[in-house]
Parts: sequence; structure tokens; C-alpha cells
Amino acid sequence: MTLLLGAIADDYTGASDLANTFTKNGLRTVQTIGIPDPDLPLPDVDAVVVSLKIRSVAAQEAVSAASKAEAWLRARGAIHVLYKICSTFDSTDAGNIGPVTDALRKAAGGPVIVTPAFPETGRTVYAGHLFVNGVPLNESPLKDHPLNPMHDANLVRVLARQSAGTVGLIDLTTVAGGPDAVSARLAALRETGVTTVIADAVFESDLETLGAIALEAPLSTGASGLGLGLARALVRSGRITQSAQSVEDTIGPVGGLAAIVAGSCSTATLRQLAQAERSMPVLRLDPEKLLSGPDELASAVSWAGDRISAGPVAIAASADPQAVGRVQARYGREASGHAIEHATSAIAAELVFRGVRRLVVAGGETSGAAVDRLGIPAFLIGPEIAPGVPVLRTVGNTQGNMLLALKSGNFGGDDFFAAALSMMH
Ligand SMILES: Nc1ncnc2c1ncn2[C@@H]1O[C@H](COP(=O)(O)OP(=O)(O)OP(=O)(O)O)[C@@H](O)[C@H]1O
Ligand SMILES: O=C(O)[C@@H](O)C(=O)CO
Repeated sequence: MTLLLGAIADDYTGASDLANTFTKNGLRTVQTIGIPDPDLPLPDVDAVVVSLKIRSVAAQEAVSAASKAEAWLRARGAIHVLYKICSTFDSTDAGNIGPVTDALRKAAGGPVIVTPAFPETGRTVYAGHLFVNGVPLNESPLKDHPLNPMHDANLVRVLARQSAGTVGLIDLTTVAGGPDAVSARLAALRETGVTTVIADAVFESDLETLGAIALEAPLSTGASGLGLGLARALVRSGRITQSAQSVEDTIGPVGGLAAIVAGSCSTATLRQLAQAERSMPVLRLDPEKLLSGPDELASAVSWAGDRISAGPVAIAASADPQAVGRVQARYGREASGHAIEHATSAIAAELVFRGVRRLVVAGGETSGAAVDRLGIPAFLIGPEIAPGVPVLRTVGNTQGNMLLALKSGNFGGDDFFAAALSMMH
């Protein structure tokens, strides 16, 4: 397999978001789960998004996994590698955006462009500050994130705290000045020892400028907005010779039962679950019971078993910040997160065992755990359900063809679950 653009995503939902952006912008793309087995039958593509689950692991583990993925992508011809992070810059002072970018830039030089801007979903960066739907990051729902609460909107500061290098800024005026202005500013920053730059971006045109300059370097770090800029720059460069197949043709119907499993506690998911309750059976798991033994899991599976042949059902661990806080205070943040992911992934696997072939999973960590449990090695990218969330078709898994949607916590409108199921046949 040869490719032009490589990406390493720090979680699986983020990977499907980026693969969707690449596809929409003209690149034939496949999403792999980790580095694929050499025997996995993958189509010819322009871009591969290697999905890792390294957003919330120890920095050294993240660096090691990302470095191996980068070496694999470069060995297959990637002229540029994008390290795909969350558009809300999900990370802590220990990492992992800084440590991974530092490790990958060692081979790539710098300064490396970093921007989580993704205007289509309301993420913009101005004066180095990240806004989520017009609200500074630290005032947005991300302040209550169960794993990495975000308390600082100033990304230059946030990245500096987790990076061994020196972090600078390319401001919006420079970006609006076009590629030459950005190049000149990068050169000036390089002279002063800056290794990594947060780049402002408010409009897609800003990301086209940044993508064009980033493509000239071996590495960048960003969300789907930068992915859009890179993809458009690659298409404009004339190096993409085959048009991406119509995404509807890529997948086709799979039949089987349908279900939703949610572990995301984001406000968007909470609203979507409330809306789903009006049209389908929704089981709210009791996290205390989930954490204290296998009974809650078994009764969830039996609850679904009684209903699922009549239509889609949803099973959710999701809870509001106060309830999450109580669980975390009692069991610890990481321990409760992992235990609940373990439970939701076990439920997903049981549902698939009972005939579910169309599965929507809400939450990045939750999706990662479920996809791993199901042993899915790769996905083809189908039509977009909502910005950042495509229909995915499995490749190479033992259960036969399945359709999945991996929804990032904050993505999708209130009717997301019904909209997803209506596109998954
Ligand atoms: N009721 C609960 N109490 C405590 N933790 C929970 C509860 N329900 C789910 N969790 C945990 O909260 C975390 C939610 O993270 P996840 O990444 O799945 O969703 P998200 O943060 O909304 O999505 P994204 O990362 O895509 O924005 C998981 O570790 C999950 O196990
Ligand atoms: O960039 C985003 O917001 C998403 O793709 C994501 O990574 C959330 O997990």
C-alpha cells in the first residue's frame, strides 16, 4: 500500500471525524485501528488515518505508540503526517498533545503548526485562545469533562505546560495575510528558537492557508479543520489522480439489528439521549451497580434481549457532571472511567453476539473500548451523519460487515441518534 497523507489520531471517534473530512475533501481514505496487519485487505487510498487510543494514557505510552504509527505511515510513502487531536484540545498538563508533538517533531524539524480549529463544529482559535461555539474553552462544557477538564483557554499556555519545546503564536492577522505571510512568520519564529506554534483560525479559508503551508513540512498537529486544509492543498497540488468514490457506493446495506451504546457524559450526548427517549427504549445504567459487580451488565443485556428484535434500543452510562463527580469521588477518575468503558464495551459485544450489525457508540473513550472489544481492524468511510461523524463500514472483522457510527461526545444535533440510524441500513 502507498499513500500520500498519513494521520495518527489520538482516539477512534476523532479518527473517523478526520477520515470523514479527508473523504469529503476529495481523498480516498481508510481508517485503521492501530497499525494494520499486513494481510488486511485494504483498498488503494490517498490517506490512512491510524486510530490510536492515546488521549488519556501515560505520555510515554502515547509517544511510543504514535512514533510506531508514524514510522509505518512514512514507510508507506506519507509525505506529511497529521497528529489528529481533539478540537477541544483535550489533554492535561502531563500531555499528551505536547509530548507526542515533541517526539514526532524531533525527526521533522519545526516549528510545527498546531491548531484545533474546526469552524464547522464551532471551534475557533483567536489570539491563541480556543472558543467552543463562541464561548472560551474554560467556560464551555469542557470545563466538566470527566477525564480532562479544561480550565484554560489560552492554548499557548496550555501547550507550553506539556511541551519540552518553546511555544509561539501565529496570529489571525498573519494567517489572513496568506501562505507567504505565514511562511515568513514561521521563519522568524524558528530564528528565535520556537519549536511549536499555535495557529489562529476562524474560517475555513484560514485553514486552507495553514494547510498549504503545513503540507510543505513533514508534520502538523490539529483537528479536522487542519485536515480540511491539508486535503484541499493536496488536491490543489495535482497529486490526487483518482477521484474519491461516491461514499454511498462504499458501504451498502448490512441488515441486522440496531443499537446505541453511550458512555459519553458531554452535554450534547445528554441532550441526544433525552431526545432518543421519545422514540426508542433507553436503558439508563446505574454506574454504582456497574462498578460493584457483573449483575447490572447482565440485566442490561437481558433488558435489550427482550426488546431489540422490535427495533433499535439505547443503553447509556452517561450522566450529568454532578453524578459523574459523585462516582469519581468514590472510585477515582481513571478507575471509574475504565470500569464503565469495560462495561459498555462488554454490552456492545453482547449485543453484536445477539445479532446487532448496526451500532452507534457515543464517546471517544467509550468507542475505543467497544471497537477494541469487537476486534474491528479497519473502516471504510461512508456518508456524513453530522459534521465530524460518518457512517463507517467495518473491514476484516470476524462478525461480517457491520455499520458503525462513532460519535464524539460534543458532536451532533439533538436528533443525532435517530438521524444516524436512519442512514444505517
Ligand atoms: N455515569 C458515569 N460516571 C462516571 N464516569 C462515567 C459515567 N458514564 C461514563 N463515564 C466515563 O466517562 C468517560 C466519557 O468519556 P468518552 O470519551 O467516552 O466521552 P466524551 O468525553 O463525551 O467523548 P469525546 O472524548 O469524544 O469528547 C468514559 O471514561 C466513561 O466510561
Ligand atoms: O476533534 C474532535 O472534536 C473530535 O474528532 C474528537 O476528537 C473528539 O473525541
